[in-house]
Amino acid sequence: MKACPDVPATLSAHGLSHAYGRGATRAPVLRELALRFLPGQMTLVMGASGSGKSTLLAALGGLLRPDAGEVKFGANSLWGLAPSLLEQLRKREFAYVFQGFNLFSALTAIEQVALPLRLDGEVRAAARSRAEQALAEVGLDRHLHLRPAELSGGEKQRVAIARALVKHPSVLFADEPTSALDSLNGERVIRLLRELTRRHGTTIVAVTHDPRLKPHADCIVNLCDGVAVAERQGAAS
Ligand SMILES: Nc1ncnc2c1ncn2[C@@H]1O[C@H](COP(=O)(O)OP(=O)(O)OP(=O)(O)O)[C@@H](O)[C@H]1O
Repeated sequence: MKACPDVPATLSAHGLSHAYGRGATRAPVLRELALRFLPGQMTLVMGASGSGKSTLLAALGGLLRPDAGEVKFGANSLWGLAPSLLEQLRKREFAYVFQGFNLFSALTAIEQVALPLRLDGEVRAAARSRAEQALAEVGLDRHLHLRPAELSGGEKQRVAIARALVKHPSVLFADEPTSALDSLNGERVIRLLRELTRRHGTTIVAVTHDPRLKPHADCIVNLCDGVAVAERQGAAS
């Protein structure tokens, strides 16, 4: 896919810097990064272990306040918002998928996906109906009433994806979404993420070591010594 520099970014970062530790032990992790993430595009953040990928994801997702620079969602600077507004924005616009699925062992697939809607105050019948639809979108319409112990790794990740996407977030942050999966399930999850985000215009930012994701990405950002090197155009500016 070609770069679309004129499309307004869903998410952007400017002069993003962060270091851990103090004094002599202070270690810079991110150095003045400038990145743009466009609607409907999947950007991979790659790099050696310890290169700062998770730190970048946390800063972009409003979970870690960087030492310097800003992260913008549209025109809003995340860290310029009052904490309650940032929390609201994160809940409404951002979703997260992790390597370990993070499902509740006692809940069935439909209950896992309906839960965030119920927590937002949606009535039970409407939440279950939307959850059922989201599970159908990830191909799990015959698994609605199964618990995590009865699902394969790939199916669990698909439940986690349905749960992340049920509220139609603008940005999906994924931390190693395929590394716990075998090649068939990994490939299936990647294709699904691609298809769903294109259909809904969601922006994906995925941290990964998994080279299987590369052919599916619009943009690849390699982190090296805290500096981002765009391997494929679109994200880095
Ligand atoms: N809370 C913290 N306090 C101090 N140092 C930290 C903290 N979190 C991360 N680091 C350090 O910052 C550097 C970057 O960590 P980060 O987890 O962002 O890297 P990563 O690229 O995601 O690594 P991996 O691929 O192994 O998950 C590492 O050297 C790590 O030890």
